[in-house]
Amino acid sequence: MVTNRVDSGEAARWVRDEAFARDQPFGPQTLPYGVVDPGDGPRVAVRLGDHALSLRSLAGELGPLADLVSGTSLDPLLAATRAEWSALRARLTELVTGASRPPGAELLPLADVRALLPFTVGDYVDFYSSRYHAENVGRIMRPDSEPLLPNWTHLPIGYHGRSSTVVVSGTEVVRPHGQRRGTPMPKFGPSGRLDIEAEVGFVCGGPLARRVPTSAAAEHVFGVVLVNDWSARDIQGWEYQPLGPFLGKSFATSVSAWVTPLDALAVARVPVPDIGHPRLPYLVEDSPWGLDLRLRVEWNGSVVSNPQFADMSYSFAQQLAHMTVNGAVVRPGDLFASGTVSGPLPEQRGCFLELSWGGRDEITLADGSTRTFLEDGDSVVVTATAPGEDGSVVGIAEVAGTVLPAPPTPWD
Ligand SMILES: O=C(O)/C=C/C(=O)CC(=O)CC(=O)O
Ligand SMILES: [Ca+2]
Ligand SMILES: [Mg+2]
Repeated sequence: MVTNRVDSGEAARWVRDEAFARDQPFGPQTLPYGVVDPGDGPRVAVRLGDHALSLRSLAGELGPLADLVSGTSLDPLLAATRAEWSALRARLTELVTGASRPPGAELLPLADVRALLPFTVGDYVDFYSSRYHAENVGRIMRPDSEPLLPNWTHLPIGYHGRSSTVVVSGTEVVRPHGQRRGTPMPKFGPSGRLDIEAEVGFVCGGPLARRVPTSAAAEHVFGVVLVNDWSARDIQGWEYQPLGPFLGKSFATSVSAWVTPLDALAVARVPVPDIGHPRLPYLVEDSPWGLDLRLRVEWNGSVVSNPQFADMSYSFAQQLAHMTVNGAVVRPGDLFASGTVSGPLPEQRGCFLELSWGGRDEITLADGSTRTFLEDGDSVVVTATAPGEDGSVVGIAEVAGTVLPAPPTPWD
C-alpha cells in the first residue's frame, strides 16, 4: 500500500514550497509526464520538483480527462488530441497551484520510485539536422570529401532506427560487439570506440496521419525528451556505407523518463537558422521555429559540452513533413530524434567523436583522468533547460546511462 506522503495543513499551497519555486526547473511551469512505480505497480504522473504526482490519484478532479491518465503508460494520452492535451495541462496547473490539496492526491519522492519507459515506442527515426555536427563528422570520417553532401541543405537526412532497443534513462548500456575494419579480414570484438550523441527527441501523438504539412506538425507532436543515441564508432565506420548506420547504433538508445509537453515550451520558440537557398514547398513554414533548449553533457560528473538546440538547421515540423511526405504514416508513440546537437564552438559539440576529433585529442575530466571514447563503468548524463514564462526555467528531464563491459564473444 502506498501511503500519501503529503502532510496536510501546510499553508498557502498544498505541495512543499521547494517543488513550487518558479525558478525550479520542475516547478508548475514544466509538468512533464512520466510513469513511476513505487513498488505496487506503475501509474502515470507529472514531475514536480523532486516528486512525482500520481494522476490516477487525481481522477476525481479531472472529469473525462481522467481516462487519459488512469492507466500504466502514456499511450492513451498520446492517442488523444492537442485540445485534450492542453485541457489536461490547464487543469493540472490549476490543481498543483491551488491552495488546498485535492482529496487523495499522492505525491511520491522520486527517490522512492522507479521511473519506467513512459510510452510504447512506435517507429523510431534519427535525423542529422545539425550542420555543425554533420560538417565535423564529414571532416573526421571522410577527410578527402566535401564535409556536406549536396542533399544535406535540401532535406533533413535521417534513418530508421530500432524502437525495441529504446530504453529509459538510468538503464545500463552493455558495450556491443561487432565487426570493424581489419586486414585481410575485418576484426570482431567489443567496440573500442563507444560514444554518445546528445539529441532532442520528439514524441508523436494525435490521430494517425500521412503527409503532415509543416503547419499541422504541432497536432502530431506531444512533447520532447532528451535522447542519447549510443554509437559504436568503429562498428559504424566499417558498416555504414552505402546504407547508413546499422548495428553501430541499434544496440541502445536512451530517452528521458519524463516527456515535456510542447505546451511548456511556448516561450522557448526561436527562429530556425536560414539554410541559404529556397526550400521545396513541402518544407516551407510560415515562420519556422525551433526551440531554445540549452543542453549540458556530463561525463563522470564533469561537464564536457553545452550544445544549443537553437543551432539546428531543420525544425521538427520540417522533419515530420519530410518523414511523411511519401505517404508513410505517423502514429502515437512514434519517436524521432533531432540528430546530434552540436554548435559552432568546440565546447558545443554533442558527441565524443567530435570532442576528441576522431580520438586524436584527449578530453580531461575533473578527476584528472583522460578519455577519448567511453570506458567500462563510465556514466553520461545529458540535461537541458529552456526559458519559461515570467523568467522561469523549464527543465527537460535528464537522460543518464552507465556503460557495462561487453559479455564474452558469442563463440567463447
Ligand atoms: O556518416 C556520418 O556522417 C554520420 C552519421 C551518424 O552518425 C548518424 C547519426 O546518428 C546522425 C546524428 O545523430 O546526427
Ligand atoms: Ca544520432
Ligand atoms: Mg542509438
